[in-house]
Amino acid sequence: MEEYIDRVLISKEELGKRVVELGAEITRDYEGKKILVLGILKGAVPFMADLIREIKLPLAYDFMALSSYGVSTQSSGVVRILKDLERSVEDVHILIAEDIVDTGLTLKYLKENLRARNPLSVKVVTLLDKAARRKADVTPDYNGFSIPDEFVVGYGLDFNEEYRNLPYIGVLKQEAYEIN
Ligand SMILES: O=P(O)(O)OC[C@H]1O[C@H](OP(=O)(O)OP(=O)(O)O)[C@H](O)[C@@H]1O
Ligand code: HPA
Repeated sequence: MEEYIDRVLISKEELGKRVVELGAEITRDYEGKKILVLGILKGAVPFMADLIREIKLPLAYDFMALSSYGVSTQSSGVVRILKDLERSVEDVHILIAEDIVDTGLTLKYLKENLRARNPLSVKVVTLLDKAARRKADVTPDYNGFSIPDEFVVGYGLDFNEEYRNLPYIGVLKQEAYEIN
């Protein structure tokens, strides 16, 4: 698997350090508030699993599954809900946990959809922000790393469902696209 990694963009150690910082910041900001951490399947899972253990407050978590990319590296712009929340969110502060904000189309759709359910607030924590590719006007409230316009994999991020289990964020070699 790692023979197709061109280079490590963010190491395991850097990821760990930044997740601790994000958790501390969120802990300060949400003191006394009822939080629902909403993980967006599947990419956010490793990040969210690490992040929730650095948020030193009582919280609940749930998941939604959305689809905009399919098997392609290009967003189709059409977002579908594949798995929805299981309960009302009117009494909670929603903190959406994403692995990456790229075009922003997924997040724009999701924020509008959630706001219509009248939660106390909706904010976003993303591990990665690829702002150069933004098409929708959305800005994450908490961002782990701003990254350049390159397709990245690892720590939850995939190419054709592979590489999610790499412990770091890496850039794929061109050959990886050619064999798939
Ligand atoms: O800002 P955007 O251009 O909309 O892209 C970001 C979305 O794309 C990825 O999900 P994907 O649809 O690839 O699903 P996955 O998490 O299951 O890999 C990522 O997890 C975000 O949800
Ligand atoms: O760079 C990326 N890598 C993996 N999945 C993604 N979804 C949006 N951008 C990316």
